[in-house]
Amino acid sequence: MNIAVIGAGYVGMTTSVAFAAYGHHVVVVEHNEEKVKLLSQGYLPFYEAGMEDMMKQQLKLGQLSFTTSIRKSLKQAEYVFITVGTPSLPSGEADLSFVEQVAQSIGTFIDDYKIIIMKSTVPVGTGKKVQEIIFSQLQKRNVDIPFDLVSNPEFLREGRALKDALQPDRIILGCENDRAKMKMNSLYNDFQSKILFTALNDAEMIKYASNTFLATKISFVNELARLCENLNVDITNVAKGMGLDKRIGPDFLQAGIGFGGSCFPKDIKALLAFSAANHVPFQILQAVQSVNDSQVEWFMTNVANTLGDLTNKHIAILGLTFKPETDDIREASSLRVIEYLIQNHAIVSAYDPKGIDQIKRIFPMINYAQTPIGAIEGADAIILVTEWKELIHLDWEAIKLKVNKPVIFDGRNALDRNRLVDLGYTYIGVGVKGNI
Ligand SMILES: NC(=O)c1ccc[n+]([C@@H]2O[C@H](COP(=O)([O-])OP(=O)(O)OC[C@H]3O[C@@H](n4cnc5c(N)ncnc54)[C@H](O)[C@@H]3O)[C@@H](O)[C@H]2O)c1
Ligand SMILES: O=c1ccn([C@@H]2O[C@H](COP(=O)(O)OP(=O)(O)O[C@H]3O[C@H](CO)[C@@H](O)[C@H](O)[C@H]3O)[C@@H](O)[C@H]2O)c(=O)[nH]1
Repeated sequence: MNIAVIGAGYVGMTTSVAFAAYGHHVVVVEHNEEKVKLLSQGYLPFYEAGMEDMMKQQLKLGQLSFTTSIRKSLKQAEYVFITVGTPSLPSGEADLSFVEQVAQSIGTFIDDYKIIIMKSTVPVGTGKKVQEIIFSQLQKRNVDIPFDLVSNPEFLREGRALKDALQPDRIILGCENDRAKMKMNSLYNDFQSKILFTALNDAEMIKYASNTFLATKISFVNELARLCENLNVDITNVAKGMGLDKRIGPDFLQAGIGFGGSCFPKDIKALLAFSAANHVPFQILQAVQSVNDSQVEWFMTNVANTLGDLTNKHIAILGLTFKPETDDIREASSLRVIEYLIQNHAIVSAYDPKGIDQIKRIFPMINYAQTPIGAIEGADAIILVTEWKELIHLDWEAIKLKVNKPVIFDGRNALDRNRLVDLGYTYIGVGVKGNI
């Protein structure tokens, strides 16, 4: 099949590489010329495990190409994916201006049947809006060109994007007619995943419902962790016990320093905004948001209560990205941790395998190290913010000789606390403090 993918971000690139790997011809449209230049030379402008190699391979095979011209891409392609960003407006609503701009261009340039597939996360009703924009452009041109619009939300997780795209748990397809269903069935023919056909609006809601439900699990367990800490109960055992119930499941019950990333916080805001606009105040979701908004502060209050006045204390931060295996720092908890430490006049040093350059642009005033040891040397305390494997498996025995004081705050409950305690560290996790 001939496919056009509009927007070469995380989702656009993952979608493109995955479909190319399944043997389709994919042209990626990106309006940022610099990005197109880089991509055409085989360089991915962000880090995602395995993606750059696979992209290079598909470029070489001629399955993948890049352009800045939507018009050109629409000449060949029958399937057109929209994967542009939908960031938050100050009101919390999703900013649909990129999506609307793309819809305008599609209506302006198509000259034969297209199936337009919305992969960006968009509020309920956006698919219909996009249809109207395309119709009105076609009317202006005085042409009658058939097209179908499908909602096909993306569920990939950064850090394992390729695997999620090549073998998704499920493929949701919001289709309005049998022609679209048939076309989408043949596009996904080689995928081994469960396909669910729904109405357009249903598919759009499934995306928000899924993300906000996962975020709800996290905020639930994080608030429970606060209570566990007061009662001398270990949240990690509680989560393990809960997760053994198949109806609950073990995933997304990892208590920590809060969720971040480009999706959960933004999608919560958007769902809150469109539920309020529909006069259905989404009370649970408001609580999910407010627990997460206060999680770093709650954690840092523990740090301050343990260490006392932070002025001139040397605090080493390990991990800056919003999760491991990505260089993405959007809404990362590290941002708030650094802010808190700066406000409290601590001396901050930080290390991350992939996120330093991005954080440095926001906080040029703290110290960055090229190695974990470089950040830790002489520290009065260490805070683990992101559970990169290389950080979990550091030689903690050797590190103890390098720090000023062996104190660890484990923001992800990821370290081997029994061993750290045996080594003589003061260990404070999230909802596990009472156990040491
Ligand atoms: N990042 C994720 O893990 C993820 C996962 C699932 C869904 N989503 C959703 O997918 C959408 C895209 O997310 P992302 O993280 O890939 O965004 P992104 O910001 O990384 O990428 C969007 C790209 O689109 C380009 N673009 C914008 N307007 C354009 C236009 N008119 N023509 C050509 N290119 C244009 C931008 O320059 C940018 O490169 C969002 O709605 C997001 O919520 C993201
Ligand atoms: O038990 C958990 C699980 C995750 N997190 C945090 O939650 C955030 C999000 O993690 P994750 O969901 O793994 O990463 P994303 O790449 O943001 O993926 C989410 O957002 C994407 C964008 O919409 C969706 O496609 C994915 O299905 C959805 O999992 C990160 O800060 C994690 O540290 C926790 O604190 N505890």
